[in-house]
Amino acid sequence: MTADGMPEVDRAAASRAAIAARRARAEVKEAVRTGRRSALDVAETAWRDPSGIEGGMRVRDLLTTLKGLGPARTLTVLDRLGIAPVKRLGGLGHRQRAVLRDWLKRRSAVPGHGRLVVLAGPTAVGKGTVSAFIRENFPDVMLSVSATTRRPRPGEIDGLHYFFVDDAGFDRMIDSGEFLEWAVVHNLSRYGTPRGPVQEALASGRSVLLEIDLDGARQVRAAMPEATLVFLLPPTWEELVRRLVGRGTESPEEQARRLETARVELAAQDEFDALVVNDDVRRTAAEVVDLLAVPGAPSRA
Ligand SMILES: Nc1ncnc2c1ncn2[C@@H]1O[C@H](COP(=O)(O)OP(=O)(O)OP(=O)(O)O)[C@@H](O)[C@H]1O
Ligand SMILES: Nc1nc2c(ncn2[C@@H]2O[C@H](COP(=O)(O)O)[C@@H](O)[C@H]2O)c(=O)[nH]1
Repeated sequence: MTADGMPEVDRAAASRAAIAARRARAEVKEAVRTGRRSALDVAETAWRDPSGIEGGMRVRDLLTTLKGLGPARTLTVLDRLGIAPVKRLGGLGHRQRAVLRDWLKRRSAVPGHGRLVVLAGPTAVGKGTVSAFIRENFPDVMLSVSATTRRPRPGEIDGLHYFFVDDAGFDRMIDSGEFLEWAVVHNLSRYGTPRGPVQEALASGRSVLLEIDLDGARQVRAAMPEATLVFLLPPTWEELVRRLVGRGTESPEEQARRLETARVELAAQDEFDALVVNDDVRRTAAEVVDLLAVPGAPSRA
């Protein structure tokens, strides 16, 4: 027994574990300092597993590894963000995570690199309508074209609206790692974002818009934490139903299935960086384009 009543063996094990955790946290900081990992990636890892190594890091220690942020400036930034200096990443609340994520994203925006914005939201909220408006009015934005196993609707063009592929073709794309993300949507068809065009556009300075479902948005967050996730909301639930029924492209059974998914998606809106109510297509598109920081587009900030 030691003086504090702890068995000698337990105390030695606890001390070894503490030393190992300190060392692992120092390695994480070194990875951020040398650019092998981004601070945002460390924070997102901590929030996925708050009891892991990253979750145990103090926010202050993470920020001081960033270029140009000494201990004094770090305290000023934390004060501005409303985060106490003693806080650990894993112990941050939802609001604090959101402000820190936003701050890290803005800081890490690479000059000359485009921004990636993910547009998600329940069925018939108007994602396609808003995306089409952006395609027509903001040609600097690259709209990713997804692959899908769904059949084309009348008027849909292969390569413009979707790449329409059969199940075997979709399987091949999965196997060859072509997708940034993919998901089964509405329990029915598979949809996926081809990775190559997105990465090429971003590297060449173009901003990219993905219009995908909740599952896909979560995958993009994990793979590219610098992406901004936007959730489109209907003005009311009744208006959402009106838009779905009024569109008239689904059978009553399919409409019911989509509305079921819509309830699940609406419940996940807090996971997103920005919520935009689609009451007016032009205004909504302007708000999304604002987040894409397209050169030449009027900023409302
Ligand atoms: N701001 C708006 N005001 C009124 N109607 C709208 C608005 N935005 C879209 N709509 C209408 O709502 C219907 C659904 O829009 P859209 O097909 O773009 O939804 P979506 O979110 O892409 O749906 P899905 O996820 O099912 O593909 C369309 O008939 C469209 O014209
Ligand atoms: N995870 C992904 N979801 C996608 C992708 N492309 C589209 N979608 C979503 O599918 C539904 C249904 O679309 P519809 O054209 O059949 O009406 C819609 O909510 C889209 O957001 C994708 O590449 N990945």
